[in-house]
Amino acid sequence: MKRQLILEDGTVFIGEGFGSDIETVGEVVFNTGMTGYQEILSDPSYCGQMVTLTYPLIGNYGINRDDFESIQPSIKALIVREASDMPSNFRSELTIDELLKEKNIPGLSGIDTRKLTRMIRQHGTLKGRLTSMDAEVNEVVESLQHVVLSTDQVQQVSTPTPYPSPGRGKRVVLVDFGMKHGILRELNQRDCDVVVVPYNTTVSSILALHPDGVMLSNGPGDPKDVSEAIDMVRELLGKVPVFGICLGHQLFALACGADTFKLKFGHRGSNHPVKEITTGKVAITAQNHGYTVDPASLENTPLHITHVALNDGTVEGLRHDKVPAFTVQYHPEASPGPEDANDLFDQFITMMEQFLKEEVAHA
Ligand SMILES: NC(=O)CC[C@H](N)C(=O)O
Repeated sequence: MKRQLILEDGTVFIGEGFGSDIETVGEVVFNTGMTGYQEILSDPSYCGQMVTLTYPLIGNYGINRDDFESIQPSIKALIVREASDMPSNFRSELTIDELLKEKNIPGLSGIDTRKLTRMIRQHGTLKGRLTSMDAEVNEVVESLQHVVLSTDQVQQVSTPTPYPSPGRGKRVVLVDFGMKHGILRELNQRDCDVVVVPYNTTVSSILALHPDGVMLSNGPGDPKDVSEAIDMVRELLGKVPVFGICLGHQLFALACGADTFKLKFGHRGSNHPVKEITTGKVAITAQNHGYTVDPASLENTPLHITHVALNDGTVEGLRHDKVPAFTVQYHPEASPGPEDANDLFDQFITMMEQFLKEEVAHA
C-alpha cells in the first residue's frame, strides 16, 4: 500500500509501505553501508531515528538468527530504494518485510533515497513523519515544526537490571547505554567475566563488583541528556581502567571538561577512514554518530586526541594524560563493517593487566 514520508521542510516522498503500517515520527538519518542492514536496524544507537540506506537493494540476503545487535530493534522506520522479497542466503530465515512486521517497525520502499540523502547532506538531519496517504501534508509539516523529539532514548534501551555474561578472565563492568551485542561478543571472545549494568548505576555499585576495568558502551541521543552518567564517569576515572565507545567516548569527554556538539548530518556507514596520530596508521571503520567532541574544548582538559577522521578532520579518539582511560568515536566491534580496529579490545585487556601490576607494586 502507498505511504508517504513528509519532512519538516515540506518535502514529500511517496513510496510503497512494507513492514508494520503504524505511523511514526523521528529524525531522518542516512547510512552509507553497502551491506549490514540487519545490524544497522538493530543497533540501539538509532533509537528514535528513521534510517535511510543509500545502497539501493536491501534485504537481498534476508534476515538470519545471528546478526542482530539487540533483541528488540528500536529504529523508528527503515527507508529504502528497493526492499527484496526474495532473499537468497543459506542463513536467511525471514524477509526484511517479515522482520519489520514482527517487530512493529514501518518501512518505506521505492523512493529516491539518493535525493533524500542529498537533502539531508544539504540541510542537516530533518524531522519526518511516515504516514498513510490520507494525511494532510500542510498539517503534518506544521505539526513537525513543533515536535520535540524525545531525550530519554538511553533510558528506553538500557538494561533495567544488571546481568552477568561469565568468563574466567578479566572482570569487566559494561555500562549499557544502548549496547550493541558486538561489544559483549568481543569481550566474551577474550574470556572476560562481564557484568552488564544499567546506564544509571552508581560508582559505588560498579566498584562493589570489583571490576578490573569498566567499558562505556555506545548508545542513542545527545550525550548531554545523560548527565548522571557524566558524573559517574568523572568519579570513576583513576579508580579503574576505562574504555569507551561512541556515546561512551562522548560521555568521557564531557566528564573531563570538554564539550560536544551536533554534526550537520553525522557519520553513519561502514567505510570511514580514521587515522591514528602517533603511527599514521589508517583504519577503515564502522561509524554511527550524530554528535562529536569539540577539539577546541580539549585545551584545558587532561585529554589528548589519538585519532582523527580523514573525511572531515573530527575527533575520533581520546586518551587521558594521567589515568588509564581511552575512548573512540568509531566502532571497533564493527558489526557491521570492517574489523580493522578490533585490537583496541586487546589494548583494553593490556591496560587492565598493567593497572593490576601497578596496584600490586604499590601494595
Ligand atoms: N553509536 C553511538 O554511540 C552514537 C552516540 C550518539 N548517540 C551520537 O549520535 O553521536
